[in-house]
Amino acid sequence: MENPSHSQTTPLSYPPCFRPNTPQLSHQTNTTRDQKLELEHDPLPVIDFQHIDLMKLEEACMDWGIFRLVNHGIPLTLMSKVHEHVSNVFDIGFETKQKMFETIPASVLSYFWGTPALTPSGVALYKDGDKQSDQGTISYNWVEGLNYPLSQGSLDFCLDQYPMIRDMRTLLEEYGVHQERIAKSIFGAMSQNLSICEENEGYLSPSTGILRVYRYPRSFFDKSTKVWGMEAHTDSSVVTILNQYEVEGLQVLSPKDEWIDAKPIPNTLVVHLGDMMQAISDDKYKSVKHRVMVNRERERISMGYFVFPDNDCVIRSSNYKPFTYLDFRSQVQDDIKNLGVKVGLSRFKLNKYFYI
Ligand SMILES: O=C(O)CCC(=O)C(=O)O
Ligand SMILES: [Fe+2]
Repeated sequence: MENPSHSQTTPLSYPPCFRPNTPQLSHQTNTTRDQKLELEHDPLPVIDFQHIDLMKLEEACMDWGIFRLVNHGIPLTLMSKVHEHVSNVFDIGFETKQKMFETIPASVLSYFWGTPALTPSGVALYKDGDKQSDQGTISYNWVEGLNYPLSQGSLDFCLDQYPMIRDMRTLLEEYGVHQERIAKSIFGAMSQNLSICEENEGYLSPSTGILRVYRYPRSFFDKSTKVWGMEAHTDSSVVTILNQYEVEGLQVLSPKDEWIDAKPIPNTLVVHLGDMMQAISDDKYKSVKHRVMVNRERERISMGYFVFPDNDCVIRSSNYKPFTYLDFRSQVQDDIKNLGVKVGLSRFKLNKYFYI
């Protein structure tokens, strides 16, 4: 994972709105990096997956809503193979890529760009052209992505006519098994801290797991143009497990309400607590606000695993009216469509006014 081999990306694989008017820079790196040293200089809490320290975890969840995970046990070879395969898929010429994904059901795998907000079936909620850009501001997100729901019977759909996609799917499935293993253990540890009886609750449902793979094209704008890889948001999930590979861009809101860089550190993952976890914990834990900056020198690949409660699982807590994740999701979809933003948990708060 330290040095995944990048192919030289042709801008023609970018959606037209992302195409640079300058030649693409090479994004080859050959730096040797020291995980230990980088962790020592990093502000984010660190959790060792092999020996989860419950007190440390509790503090990280309450104060930050995010932590780094070391010793996660995912083979480095798998990490770099996934990187190589997804890069190759993103590198397919845009028109070909678009046509190809039109023939694959979104419930199996979907391709989107300009927004991470998707409908439940995996189609972009809006296209880049739907949003008008003001002068000096690009209103769509500088990102393209693949949405892959795990365990949705997607393996029944034959991808033999697209060997590249078929092989990527095999790797994503293998990667997904690791993500599920990690999510279950972390949630188990959090449940212990919160005294939740996890079996009875359905608060974490591995069958809802989704992998999202992103490519953030290199941005060709100068600093005077406001453009986000991904705008500030909280995740709707219970937990999100993020693999940033090697290009920086992620920023998180610290306990002091300051935006700080959450740099990629070799062989570590970043775990975000999402809105569902905040509600489950009755606001004891925090759904962390985060965003992605664009990069003017290098494109960036990242991959997130998102996992949610069972569809019919009712989240009960003293701060929120009882709701299911499906209630939450449809409210988020309505708000994005009608207001252009996700309002989020405050929609479900008891006896409180919601605010945007
Ligand atoms: O790409 C990243 O680093 C973050 C992605 C993210 O925040 C998301 O998918 O919700
Ligand atoms: Fe996110």
